[in-house]
Amino acid sequence: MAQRVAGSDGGSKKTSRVRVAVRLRPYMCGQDDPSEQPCVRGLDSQNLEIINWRNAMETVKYHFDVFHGEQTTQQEVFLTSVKPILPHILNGQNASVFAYGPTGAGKTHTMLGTGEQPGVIPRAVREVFNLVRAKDKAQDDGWNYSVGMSYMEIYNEKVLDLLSPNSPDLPIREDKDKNILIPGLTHTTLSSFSDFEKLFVPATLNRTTASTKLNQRSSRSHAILLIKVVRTQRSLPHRQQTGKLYLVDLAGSEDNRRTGNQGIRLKESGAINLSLFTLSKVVDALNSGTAVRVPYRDSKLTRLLQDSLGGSAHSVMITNIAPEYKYYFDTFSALNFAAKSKLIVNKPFTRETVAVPVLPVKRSREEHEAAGSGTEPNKKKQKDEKKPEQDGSSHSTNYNSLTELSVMERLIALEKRMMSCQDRDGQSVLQDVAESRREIQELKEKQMEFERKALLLSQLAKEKSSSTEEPVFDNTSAPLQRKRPNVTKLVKQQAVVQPLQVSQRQPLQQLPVKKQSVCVIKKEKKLSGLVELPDGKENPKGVAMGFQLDESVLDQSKEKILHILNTGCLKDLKGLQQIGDKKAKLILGWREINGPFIKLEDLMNIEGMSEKRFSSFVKTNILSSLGK
Ligand SMILES: Nc1ncnc2c1ncn2[C@@H]1O[C@H](COP(=O)(O)OP(=O)(O)OP(=O)(O)O)[C@@H](O)[C@H]1O
Repeated sequence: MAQRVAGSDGGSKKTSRVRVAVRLRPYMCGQDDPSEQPCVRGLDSQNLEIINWRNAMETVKYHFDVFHGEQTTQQEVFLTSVKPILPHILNGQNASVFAYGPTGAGKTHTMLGTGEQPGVIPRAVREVFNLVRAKDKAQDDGWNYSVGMSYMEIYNEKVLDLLSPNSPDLPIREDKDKNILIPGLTHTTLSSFSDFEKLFVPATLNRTTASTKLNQRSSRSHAILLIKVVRTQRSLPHRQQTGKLYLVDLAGSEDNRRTGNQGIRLKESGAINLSLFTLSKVVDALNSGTAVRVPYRDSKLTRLLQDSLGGSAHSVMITNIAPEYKYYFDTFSALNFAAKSKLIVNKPFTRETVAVPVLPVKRSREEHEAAGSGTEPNKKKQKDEKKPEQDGSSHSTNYNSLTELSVMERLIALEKRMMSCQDRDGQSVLQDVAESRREIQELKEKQMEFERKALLLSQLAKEKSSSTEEPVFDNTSAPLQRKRPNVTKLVKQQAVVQPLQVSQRQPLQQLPVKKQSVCVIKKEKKLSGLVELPDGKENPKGVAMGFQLDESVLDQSKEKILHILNTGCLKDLKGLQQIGDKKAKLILGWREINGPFIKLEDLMNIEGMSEKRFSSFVKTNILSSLGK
């Protein structure tokens, strides 16, 4: 039976760094405005830069093992990034090549290619046969070689055999030598490249694909081709060595705001993003060289690749990116992932000011400053430059109308517009933002009108109330806008009263307004929804009269929290109750990998956010938002 033996490196446990290549695909015909400049460009064979979204006057530079520009051919990608690792599998070592990147950025093109432009997979398999033939011809080699293949996909965290389409979810096991095995997976011996083609082409059609907004034939699974080379010594003691090559076409990292995914697509997307997140953690751990535990077991993908990622394996990650602006945020996060996945020579986020000839979206000075990324001299320069804009053009009118909004609002609006208007130019982006701003303004006006009415009603109620009853606090000056200290004081004064319950004597109880705020209920009961006692029990003291929050108020508060979770920067997140620096960073990381939180409960996916903590988080933040 084949057994893994120490290689020339002594089978050491030392981790090998994953080589990271980045491939930029060309502009796709018919996409976007052909006059649009790319948001990313190569500088040389290892360096590239992308416009900094926080400050379009700057770029962020990255350094990788290899950068393949738009003109790079399939053959060049293969020769530079893949061919050098193939001889290792004839020596009983493992290797893996995987294509990573956003949906539609060219992973399948890189790995599979087309009839005219074959990709990494057919080229690598052909090369393996060439290497074996060369060894067979060599007189002094002393080994016999055999080549075999398996082909599978990981779909929704299930391992499915693409050579035997009706097979069930297959288990992943590990033998005593730490080799990863998949019992039940079809393994077929190949005697030539044409044998491979006959099996591979129809099996590829079994792969799960579907149309998303970004790619008509989007891969919904990770496709994994395993090529095994077993070599057996001709003479005694007939040693046998097995080298494995995994060629992986990963499903696209997805931002569901942009793919338009819903229902089953959304579920698939969750599984895809989870496994890619785990892959990023594994690659990080391997490259750091210091991680105590590499989290292979956290997803099927990494578990399967365990013996071919790290250890003595040779791994190459080809990160595919797209040049169009509509892919900007996906590209940015794919590059950050890729940069994390290797030792960075330059600082990954070093910002350098360069002249960017075409700036698709101009930003105001306030934005530059608020983003905190501009250098002082830049800030001053931008301040000076801004003046003419204020005087006139339609661009600047729209643009300056943004300045009343908070920085976050503006960034969110811009980001949303950049993402949603795939085929539109900068001017319409600005018009959209101005429209959003108008909408917000209208809402604010409605809110103010409502508050005026509430004030009036509150005054009437006060006049009516008996002279013996003193209100708990004066509600007349600023109804519904009480400052937080008042709320804190109130809660402190009434230690037995549960959060969100206030005294029945509060004048607000007489407001006949249901939707806006709180309404009195003349029943003792637990607050609805998430607002329950910290230990999950009913009110122990039996407070005579409680307040129950109107559902809509709760929903609004939750929406508000969700909005911050999905769009807030580090500072905004830290502004939430019970979110410190570490949690805020975890949230940002989660969001980057998985896209937005669909519901508040998704927060429990963050490390350290237990159910109890989550419940407490929601309660305090609802309280806090009501206090505001
Ligand atoms: N280097 C390239 N040269 C020419 N066309 C390319 C290149 N890269 C990608 N394309 C084309 O771009 C489109 C999307 O590419 P592809 O399907 O490979 O993306 P993907 O990253 O695999 O997407 P998904 O994750 O959704 O499966 C395809 O039509 C493909 O032919």
